[in-house]
Amino acid sequence: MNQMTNPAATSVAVKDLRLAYGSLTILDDLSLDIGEGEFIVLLGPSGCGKSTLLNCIAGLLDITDGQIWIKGRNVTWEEPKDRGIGMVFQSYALYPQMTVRGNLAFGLKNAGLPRGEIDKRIARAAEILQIQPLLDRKPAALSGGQRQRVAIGRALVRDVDVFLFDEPLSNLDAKLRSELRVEIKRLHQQLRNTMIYVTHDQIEALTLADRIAVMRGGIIQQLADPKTIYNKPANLFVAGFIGSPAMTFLKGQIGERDGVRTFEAGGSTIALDQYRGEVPARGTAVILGVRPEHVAAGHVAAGHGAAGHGAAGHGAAGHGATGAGGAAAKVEIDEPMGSDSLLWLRFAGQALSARAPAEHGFKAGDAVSLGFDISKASLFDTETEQRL
Ligand SMILES: Nc1ncnc2c1ncn2[C@@H]1O[C@H](COP(=O)(O)OP(=O)(O)OP(=O)(O)O)[C@@H](O)[C@H]1O
Repeated sequence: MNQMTNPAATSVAVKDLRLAYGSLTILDDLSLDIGEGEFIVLLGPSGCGKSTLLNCIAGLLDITDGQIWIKGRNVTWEEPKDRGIGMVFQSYALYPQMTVRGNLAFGLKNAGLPRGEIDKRIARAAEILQIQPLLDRKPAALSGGQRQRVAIGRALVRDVDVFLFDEPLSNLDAKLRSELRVEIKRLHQQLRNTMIYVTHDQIEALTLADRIAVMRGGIIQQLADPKTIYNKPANLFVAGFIGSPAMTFLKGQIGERDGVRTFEAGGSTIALDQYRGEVPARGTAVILGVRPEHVAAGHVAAGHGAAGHGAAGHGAAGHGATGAGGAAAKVEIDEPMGSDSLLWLRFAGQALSARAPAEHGFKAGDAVSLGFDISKASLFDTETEQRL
């Protein structure tokens, strides 16, 4: 797979990378070009090989085959310290006996930098990360978030071209995590360095990345900007991995009504004329993926089966005319989430979820009509699992 950006602006290039432990191949023929100043997130479930890829770029692992280029230099056989990278790990790895200042200065002293230059760099990093008041404390006297700031500071003072982050926020509690996430985004906006960031947290990926590489089994499944990954997932795996609450997958087949291709499942019909992609031939087995915010539940008008009144709003109402009685569903569970609610429904014999306003007025057992915003849905080939 060759995922090219403009080669002139390439900051990090991974070429035909192979990494194996004996007969166990973790990464095979993986190529990835990362642009100058780009924020790339490597995202995937545990064991997908994202940390392995990062460690290959960092030079912490000897690769089996292929090349790593940084800033137009082949660094494949260079030591980590000579690659022009700064790394931030999940465990802060600070020296406990040294103050924050000592931790920040350590690598620079070893590199033989003059005192004045070291002080200048520490002052700048401390200002950017707002850790000036902490400089004379030892790590034990810092909170988790403060320690991680210092760990970032240690990469920052090295004045490197490329920052590598390996799950830097996963040891922090939820509130701190979201605070530091914003800090990291601010840092990137300010510095414009290339950043490569490993996480299994889709929110971090969606909020931070210019482009996300979604990985599974050592293979990049999709490399694209967050919007594209969210709205046009390349396959079922990406579709299911991104999005919370998750996308619903409905099994069915392609039909036709009044000259319009439809999705048919369990006696229900959804028009596909608004679908932004290729609708296959009639009779083809497909999976329809719809996100909860693109399904609107409406009250069933007396005497009508499913008119798609879409009382729930969210822009889904009125789309994808469903035909009389075609998209009737039943509420099974209501999950209030504060700002809105998640309705778990039974539709065409299958489970389906829909976002609804907090004050939706439905209760378990109610019959509802559904409106689908098919322009935002995805059709997948049942066999290949690729998006159509
Ligand atoms: N030294 C090793 N010997 C053999 N297999 C290894 C070794 N190190 C890692 N692996 C395997 O390589 C695969 C990828 O590991 P890696 O740490 O890159 O995954 P990851 O996506 O970063 O997961 P996590 O989020 O759990 O760290 C895993 O299946 C792991 O078991």
